[in-house]
Amino acid sequence: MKTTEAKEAAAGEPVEIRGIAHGGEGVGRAVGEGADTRTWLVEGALPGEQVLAVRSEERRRMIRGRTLQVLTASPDRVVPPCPVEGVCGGCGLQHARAAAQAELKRQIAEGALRRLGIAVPQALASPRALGYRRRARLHVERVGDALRLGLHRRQSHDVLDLAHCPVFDAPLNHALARLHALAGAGGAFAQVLRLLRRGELHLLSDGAAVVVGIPGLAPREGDDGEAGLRAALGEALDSVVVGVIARGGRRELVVGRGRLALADAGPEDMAIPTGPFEFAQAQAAQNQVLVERVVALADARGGQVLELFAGGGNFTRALAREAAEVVAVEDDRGSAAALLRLAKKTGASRQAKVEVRRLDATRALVRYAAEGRGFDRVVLDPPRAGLGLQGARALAQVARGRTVFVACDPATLARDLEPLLEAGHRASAALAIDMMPMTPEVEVIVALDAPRDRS
Ligand SMILES: C[S@@+](CC[C@H](N)C(=O)[O-])C[C@H]1O[C@@H](n2cnc3c(N)ncnc32)[C@H](O)[C@@H]1O
Repeated sequence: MKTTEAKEAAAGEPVEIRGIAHGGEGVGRAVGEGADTRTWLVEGALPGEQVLAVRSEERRRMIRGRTLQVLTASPDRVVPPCPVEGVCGGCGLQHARAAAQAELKRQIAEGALRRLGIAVPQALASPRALGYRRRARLHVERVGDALRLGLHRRQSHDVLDLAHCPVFDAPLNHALARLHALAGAGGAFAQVLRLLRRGELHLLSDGAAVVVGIPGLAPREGDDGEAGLRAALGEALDSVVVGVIARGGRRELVVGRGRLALADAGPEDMAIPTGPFEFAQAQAAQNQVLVERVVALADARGGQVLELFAGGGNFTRALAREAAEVVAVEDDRGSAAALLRLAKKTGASRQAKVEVRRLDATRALVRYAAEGRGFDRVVLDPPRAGLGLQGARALAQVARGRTVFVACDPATLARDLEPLLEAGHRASAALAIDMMPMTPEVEVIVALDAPRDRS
């Protein structure tokens, strides 16, 4: 044992893990005579285990730490499948058996909602544990003369140079390897990446092809600069990488295709044109499950639906088959344009009328509440930050029947549900969906019913 490892082991404390935290850390208490009584959050530890943990941060009521040694292992513990586990900041739950991960996520969701009296009895496991991911953000960093391209290192903004990632789908891995090779080759594409110093590449795959978005690269109009940029970005194109978009402010330069048609949760003729800067659920197969569950819980037959944070219409196109009218609110320009195209198609095929509002969701809710307007059904799927207090209070007035709340952050979901529960809405169903295996990320769906006097 090296001296530092020996010193750490000597400083290690035995901790018994009883639960799992939001970020995937094991939650427990130190054991033994005179043990610290504060709650521990231990990275790399699973419920049911006893581990030797070392402290990394101390607060008044809580100690953060990481696992030095597993003293008693959970039957769910496995050797992580990724060679850079623990170095890469990407996936924090790989030490748990793939089949056990959905249950751990159910516990994470229930842990956040317990104080509201909401149980989460079910978790839907992902059909694939690896090779599922269809969108990613790669990071670029210039270090002296070299360029690093890959993912962030664990608890750092430094870039871990990577040419393959086990959770990416095959086209995304092809694109990663290609972009990585170009960054290392020092040609025109690498020169463009150098301009970013520290930047991001947004990648989206449709299972066969990939489009790449580069934010923060302002193309100059009609001069040699634009022609040069076009030629440099064109270096990345091949039979899989079919498009690259540079975006600077409101200006975009599209080389090849700018959008892919995502048909995973709907028929081909209703595929959603999606670009690398727009939102898409991380996994196509599990997205179908998510859409089916949301639509079944919304039970919108013949009714009027308010859909907030609608994206490009992932739920909208399925809701439009059932409802009489869907008002879809979304503030992103590209996604709202996809919604407008969908609205035309649903209109032409005599499905529900889809009305698109390019608007901030809270502003829409506050306006509807002020007008005294109500909806039979509300479906909402905010980003991690959630809806927020003002929006949630307005939602409690606007929602007159069933509300289906989809969230990727159980903590902000719990905060947003409070005003609804205080106003008399009652949770009638809750479930967790594992959309991103190997990570502690969890999608949670909660259905709520308005008090009778509101409907
Ligand atoms: C988690 S995504 C869900 C999209 C869609 N439901 C889906 O399944 O693909 C959240 C969406 O909300 C949009 N959004 C973020 N903040 C918003 C806001 N304040 N008002 C309206 N839309 C917003 C984003 O552009 C994104 O499309």
